[in-house]
Amino acid sequence: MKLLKVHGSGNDFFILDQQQFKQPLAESQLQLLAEKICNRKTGLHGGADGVLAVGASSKESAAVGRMRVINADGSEASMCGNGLRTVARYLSLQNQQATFKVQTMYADLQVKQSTDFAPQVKVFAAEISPVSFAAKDLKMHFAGREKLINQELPEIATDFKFSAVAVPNPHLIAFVSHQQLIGSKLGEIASYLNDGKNPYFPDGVNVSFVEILAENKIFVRTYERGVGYTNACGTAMSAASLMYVLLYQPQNFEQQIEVQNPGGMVKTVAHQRSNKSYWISLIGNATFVAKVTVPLADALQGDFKAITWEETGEQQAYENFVRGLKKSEL
Ligand SMILES: N[C@H](CCC[C@H](N)C(=O)O)C(=O)O
Repeated sequence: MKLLKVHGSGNDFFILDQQQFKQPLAESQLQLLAEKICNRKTGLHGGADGVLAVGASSKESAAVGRMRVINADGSEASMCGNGLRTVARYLSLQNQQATFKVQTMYADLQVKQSTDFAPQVKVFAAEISPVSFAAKDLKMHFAGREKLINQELPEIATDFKFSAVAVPNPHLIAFVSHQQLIGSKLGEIASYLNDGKNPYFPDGVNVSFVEILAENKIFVRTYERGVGYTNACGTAMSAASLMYVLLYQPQNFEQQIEVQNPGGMVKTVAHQRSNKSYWISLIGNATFVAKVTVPLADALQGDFKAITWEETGEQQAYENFVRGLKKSEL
């Protein structure tokens, strides 16, 4: 079985092109495969944050291909912003196209090749959409609250104000001080809301703390549903950028925002359509780290003795790029 190890801003994945098989993997196999190869201790070459399953788009879709997102714990998500940029690059090479649509769970999303951030640091832009603040779209249950826009949540924490937004996967965003950003509260709140037992987010939620560094410059730290802390979360950085504009800089729609994260940096632009709906452009690296082969049967048992791992050389280029950034640190 062929895999491609990729990352967007250090949020890393295995791309699994299902078209290599006569039949796509059974759902149970796809889930087990993600759990086995992504495990950071026992997985494939250090594991990953998830699997991006690429396949043919459905016949009624005009998209060039389809992306499904399987978290490291085997749960499926409706969207992955960092992953979509790497799938966009993969499909652009496969189809010799620089701009096209990719089918995701709830929408066909526009992607396009953008200007490299540095030599061998390939960059793609991805449409992050649809956006909703509705509790039903977030699968969020706080008594009597249909929306959460910069509100206290005494049920889960004091000293913070939260906004809940689906892009379309669910995000809980709080703007915080640097001390709060680097503290333990994020992990405490997020692990509770992702315990599978709490009454507020029964399906879990991605939780992010955001520090405002300057105008149009923010730092986003995320504890992801189905994964835990990641270097970056593309949909979280997009959701945080939209909340930053709505809450602090309502004139800054259509302006580029620099979003720093523990894994590097991406750029975002918040947009509002004429019908008043919002969407976000997420612009960042789409790094191919290595071409990988592993027998499927071995991988399903967590046996990675017979793998091949062929580095592309891009990871070194990405690390040089990050070293050159004037970046805040946790
Ligand atoms: N953990 C997320 C899916 C991956 C999103 C993230 N890696 C991104 O880049 O957007 C969720 O369960 O909604």
